[in-house]
Amino acid sequence: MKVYITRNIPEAGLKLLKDAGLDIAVWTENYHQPEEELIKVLQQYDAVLVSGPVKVDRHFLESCRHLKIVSLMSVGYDNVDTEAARALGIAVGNTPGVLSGATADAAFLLMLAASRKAFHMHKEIIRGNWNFWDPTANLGLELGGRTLGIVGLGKIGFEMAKRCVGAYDMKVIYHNRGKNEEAEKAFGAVRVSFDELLEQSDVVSVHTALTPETKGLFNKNAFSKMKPSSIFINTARGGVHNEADLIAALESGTIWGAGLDVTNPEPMAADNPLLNMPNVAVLPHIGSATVDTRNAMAVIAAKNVILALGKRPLEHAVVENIHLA
Ligand SMILES: NC(=O)C1=CN([C@@H]2O[C@H](COP(=O)(O)OP(=O)(O)OC[C@H]3O[C@@H](n4cnc5c(N)ncnc54)[C@H](OP(=O)(O)O)[C@@H]3O)[C@@H](O)[C@H]2O)C=CC1
Ligand SMILES: O=CC(=O)O
Repeated sequence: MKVYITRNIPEAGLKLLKDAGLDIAVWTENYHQPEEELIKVLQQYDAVLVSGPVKVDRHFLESCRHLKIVSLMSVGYDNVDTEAARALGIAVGNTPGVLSGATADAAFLLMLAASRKAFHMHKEIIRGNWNFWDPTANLGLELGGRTLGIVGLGKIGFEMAKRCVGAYDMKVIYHNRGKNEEAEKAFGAVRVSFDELLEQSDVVSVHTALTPETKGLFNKNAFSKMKPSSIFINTARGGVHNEADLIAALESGTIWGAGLDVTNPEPMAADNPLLNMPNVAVLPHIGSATVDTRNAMAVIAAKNVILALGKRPLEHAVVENIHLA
């Protein structure tokens, strides 16, 4: 059986695939393989391990009819047409849970960095602008006792709440479609409407998947309901916020600051105005990028491939394997 990997993955995952006797090939160029070329290559493969922003749409899936599984090395699967995969009998796996702590760390880091203008200060030192200690300059916001509003309180949102309650005794409110009883019990989190969350939060942190419902959720209207002293954090997907509206909200003082690990498009252009705003911190989609987490993700993604090709249920399935033994 042959497995294609769309970008190099940690050795822990590669070893599992090799030990299972699978014939593997890895795209190692430092640019993403063009889609049509990838589709052509995949004619020869039984499984693809997707580590990177590959658009797995209906055309892709219909063109790769030998595929038994698309194994994502990510928890998000907004890049996959899951309906088409289900209809075509192609399993889809992902890697939830193991990356929650690392991604919440990135959200927490961005919250702090935005609140103290840390990335901007760093750039100012490099520019030679550290002149004197000024009691009225470079002032940030404190987080102690403030209200954290989480949109999409699932696994990563839970870890973010844990950090904010533990470090700053923040009050947690959240907006989900259903109740998160575990978070209500652990943090006294209170479920509120989307508008209530916008109006009451000092920090709004987005942890929902990108879906047709959440696409562009943070637009001019949403930002206009937030406090002028509030900070917007997005480590979920860039498509959840409208970038032009976010820039306008920051420029007009509608909101105070922002921290982004995800943008739309990615990569963000180097001349994006957000990169020159003192109260904004941007990271290049590195939420899960720690050694331990990436090892764990590679292991799950490899296991999902092995399980699917062995006609067994996946460890984590977005679309279950229909070829079960
Ligand atoms: N920056 C990075 O590197 C990373 C980014 N991510 C992103 O984070 C996302 C979340 O991951 P994870 O926490 O593991 O996922 P979970 O499924 O555990 O949590 C997502 C939460 O979003 C809620 N939700 C879904 N739809 C809506 C909606 N329309 N309105 C409000 N809430 C909604 C769900 O609750 P309910 O169903 O009750 O609404 C759920 O609690 C991923 O989908 C991915 O896009 C993930 C990993 C790394
Ligand atoms: O963005 C990363 C993911 O795991 O989803």
